[in-house]
Amino acid sequence: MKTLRVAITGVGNVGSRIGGALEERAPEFARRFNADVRVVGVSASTEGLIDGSGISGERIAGRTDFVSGLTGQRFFDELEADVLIEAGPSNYVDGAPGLSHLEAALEGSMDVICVSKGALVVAGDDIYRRAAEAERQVRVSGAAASAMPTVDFLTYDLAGAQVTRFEALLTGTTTFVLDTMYRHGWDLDDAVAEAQESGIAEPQPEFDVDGWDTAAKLVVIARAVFNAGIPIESVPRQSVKNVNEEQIDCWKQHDIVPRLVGILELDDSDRVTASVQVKCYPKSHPFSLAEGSMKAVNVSTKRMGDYSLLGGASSLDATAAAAIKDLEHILTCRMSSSVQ
Ligand SMILES: NC(=O)C1=CN([C@@H]2O[C@H](COP(=O)(O)OP(=O)(O)OC[C@H]3O[C@@H](n4cnc5c(N)ncnc54)[C@H](O)[C@@H]3O)[C@@H](O)[C@H]2O)C=CC1
Ligand SMILES: N[C@@H](CC=O)C(=O)O
Repeated sequence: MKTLRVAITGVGNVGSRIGGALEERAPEFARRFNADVRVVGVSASTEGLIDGSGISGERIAGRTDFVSGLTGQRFFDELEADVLIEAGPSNYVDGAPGLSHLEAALEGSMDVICVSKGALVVAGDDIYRRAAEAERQVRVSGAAASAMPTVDFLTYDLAGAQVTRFEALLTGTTTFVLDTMYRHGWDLDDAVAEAQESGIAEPQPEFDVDGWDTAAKLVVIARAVFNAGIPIESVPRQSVKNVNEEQIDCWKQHDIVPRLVGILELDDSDRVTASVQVKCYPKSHPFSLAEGSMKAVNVSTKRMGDYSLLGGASSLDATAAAAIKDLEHILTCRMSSSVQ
C-alpha cells in the first residue's frame, strides 16, 4: 500500500476540521486507491507537530502535544510530506503567511491545496509557475467557494464549452446577511454577528461585507480557469453595508431580491473583466432561492448553453470536505500516473 503524507498549515476553524474529515475518508481511500493517506504535520501560528506515524483529528483539534516554535520555516525544514493543505489567514496585502508556506511546499516537491486565498490573490502567477516547474498540482476549491463547484465545474465539466460569462454568489456571509435582512428584517450588524458566530465570516467580517472575499474568489477563479491575472484592487466592488431599510422595502414592493454577486465576463478576445455588485433578481431566479449561506452560479457558454447551480452553503465542515475533495483529485492523478 502506498502512503500519501499530508501536512496542514493553519489550525483554526477550518484547519482543525480537515484532520477529522481526512480521518473519516481514510478507509475509503485505502479501499479505492490502495493508499494510506495520513496527516504527518500540522502547524499553527506559534506551534506545530510532526509525526510520520500519523496525527489523528483529535490530536490536531486538541493541540495537547504541539511543539512550541515548530512553525514557519522550521516546520518545513523538518517536514517530509507529499501534499500541503494551506488553511491559514487570507492576507491580501502580501499573502503572508500562506505564500511562504506554498513556496516551501512546492520547493519540497509537494502538491498544494489552497483553502486560504491571500497567496493566490497576491502571487497567483508565481505559485502556478513554481508548481509547473516542480511538476506539482495546485488545487484551489477551498479558496474558490469551497462546497460550490466553480473551478472544477468550469475546467472539467465545461472543458471546451467556451465560457463567456460567470455570475455567482460566492460569499455565504453576504448571502446570509442580505437574506436575513430581506426576509426576516434583521439589521446588518446582527446578521454579521451571527455569521461570525457560525465561523463562516472572515476574521475581519468587512472583508465579506465590503466585497473583498467575493473579489478574491473571482481573482482565484480567473487565474485557475482562464489563466487571467486580475489585480484585486482593479475589481470594482459594491458593499452590502450600503443596503438600507428603505431600499429593502422598495425591493420588496417590486418583488425583487438583493444579492452580492461576483461577475467574470469574457470578450471576443477572451479578455476577462471582473466586478462585485449588489444586484436584484426576480423571486423565481436561482440566486433569489439561495437561502442562508447558500451559494449559486450562473454560467453562459458558447458551445453548451447556459447553466445554473444552487447549493454549496458556506460551512466549516463543507470547506474541510472541499479540501479533501481536492486531495482525492490529487490522489487520483498520483495513482493513475504511477500505473503508467
Ligand atoms: N471559515 C470558512 O468558512 C472558510 C474560510 N476560508 C479561508 O480559510 C482560511 C482559514 O479560515 P478559518 O479557519 O475560518 O480562519 P481562522 O482564523 O479560524 O484560522 C486561521 C488559523 O491560522 C493560524 N495561523 C496564523 N498564522 C499562522 C502561521 N504563520 N502558520 C500557521 N498557522 C497560522 C491562526 O492561528 C488560526 O488558527 C482563511 O484564509 C479563510 O479565508 C475558506 C473557505 C471557507
Ligand atoms: N467568508 C467566506 C468563507 C470563506 O471563503 C464566506 O462567507 O463564504
